Amino acid sequence: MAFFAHQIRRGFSSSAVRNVVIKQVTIIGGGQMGAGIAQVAASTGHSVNLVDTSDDILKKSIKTIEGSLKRVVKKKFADKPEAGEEFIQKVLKNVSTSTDVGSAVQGSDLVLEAIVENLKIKQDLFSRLDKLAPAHTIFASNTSSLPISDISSATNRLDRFGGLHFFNPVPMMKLVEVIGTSTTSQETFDSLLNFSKVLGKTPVSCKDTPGFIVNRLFVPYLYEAVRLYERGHGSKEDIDIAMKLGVGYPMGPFELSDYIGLDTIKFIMDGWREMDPDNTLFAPSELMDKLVAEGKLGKKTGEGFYKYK
Ligand SMILES: CCCCCCCCCCCCC[C@H](O)CC(=O)SCCNC(=O)CCNC(=O)[C@H](O)C(C)(C)COP(=O)(O)OP(=O)(O)OC[C@H]1O[C@@H](n2cnc3c(N)ncnc32)[C@H](O)[C@@H]1OP(=O)(O)O
Ligand SMILES: NC(=O)c1ccc[n+]([C@@H]2O[C@H](COP(=O)([O-])OP(=O)(O)OC[C@H]3O[C@@H](n4cnc5c(N)ncnc54)[C@H](O)[C@@H]3O)[C@@H](O)[C@H]2O)c1
Repeated sequence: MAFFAHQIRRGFSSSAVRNVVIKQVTIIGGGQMGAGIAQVAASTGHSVNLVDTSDDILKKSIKTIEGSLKRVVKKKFADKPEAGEEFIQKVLKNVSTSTDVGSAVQGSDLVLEAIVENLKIKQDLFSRLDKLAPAHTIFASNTSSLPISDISSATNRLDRFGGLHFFNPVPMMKLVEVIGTSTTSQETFDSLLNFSKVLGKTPVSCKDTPGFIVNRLFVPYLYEAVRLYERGHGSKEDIDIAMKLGVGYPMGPFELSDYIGLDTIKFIMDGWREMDPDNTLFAPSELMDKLVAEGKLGKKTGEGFYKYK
């Protein structure tokens, strides 16, 4: 009986009876996260299709992957530079790029979305993909803040839809949050857990609740840092130093916000405020709005809270 209840909870359906072993992956969005996930998936022997809106963006994604792989092999193949170069070429061969989602998803066991943090845009994408992808294909979103069930509701494969939340920078960060909704089948959930392990990551199981585990705890901290600065209670430099030296965090909150991308942070804040308008924690920050309006999105555009190069 307990087993049966479990299957009902996970929305067990006849179309999802088998466990999908994920070999071929399509990643939609070749930005910071998509490129990082593509790198790790290709490095662990998966065949990866990376999709974005233009060839220029995709060229940049491949350059990012190449640069990051060079950093990896410098360590991993310190005494064998030739083997390191061979590894890079082998990994790059596992990645193909496309601007056409329809052809990219053919043959894919997993479609993982890492595009802009906007519910409507994600829903539109998945609704289109649902008609194009093979029946067995699992869909997953790397969203930082949106409910997975709101995204999956745009499709007819609720049992084959979950969340895979990676951390930035993906090649370095060991955690993946695996999110199951009330309709994610146990088979899908297990396939996603297993995939995370094959990537060399440590997965944790999460409910589809706001912020999952990490961001539920992390967002209030980042918010409070910006407010402290806006009140003039500390310079951003001092706040960053304090959190690095006082608590041992590798980056202070302003360095980290620039690293994540201020547009992504603003998308998250705006979305949470819409869901919970009276919560003062989600009140807008003038400074953040100004920086984003000026295109100062952080490290990726050369300026955010700080200037880069
Ligand atoms: C008003 C309110 C405003 C605020 C609102 C807040 C809203 C909340 C927003 C939430 C955002 C969503 C977040 C998201 O969902 C979840 C996240 O991803 S959170 C981010 C998590 N990441 C971190 O916390 C990163 C912390 N930093 C680090 O761990 C390290 O600094 C670093 C990035 C690993 C870099 O290390 P450093 O020592 O600082 O610098 P080095 O450059 O020397 O690197 C060390 C070592 O790592 C190798 N390396 C670094 N990056 C890469 C890479 N991309 N690829 C390959 N290798 C890399 C580098 O080569 C070094 O190797 P070594 O030389 O030591 O051998
Ligand atoms: N930045 C972080 O630290 C971080 C960490 C974990 C999760 N996330 C989440 O990952 C997702 C991506 O974030 P990012 O930082 O990589 O963003 P990013 O801005 O670096 O990249 C997004 C990419 O998606 C592309 N894109 C947008 N719409 C598209 C579409 N319809 N089809 C194909 N490509 C499209 C853009 O051209 C861009 O290259 C977001 O949901 C974000 O919340 C971000």
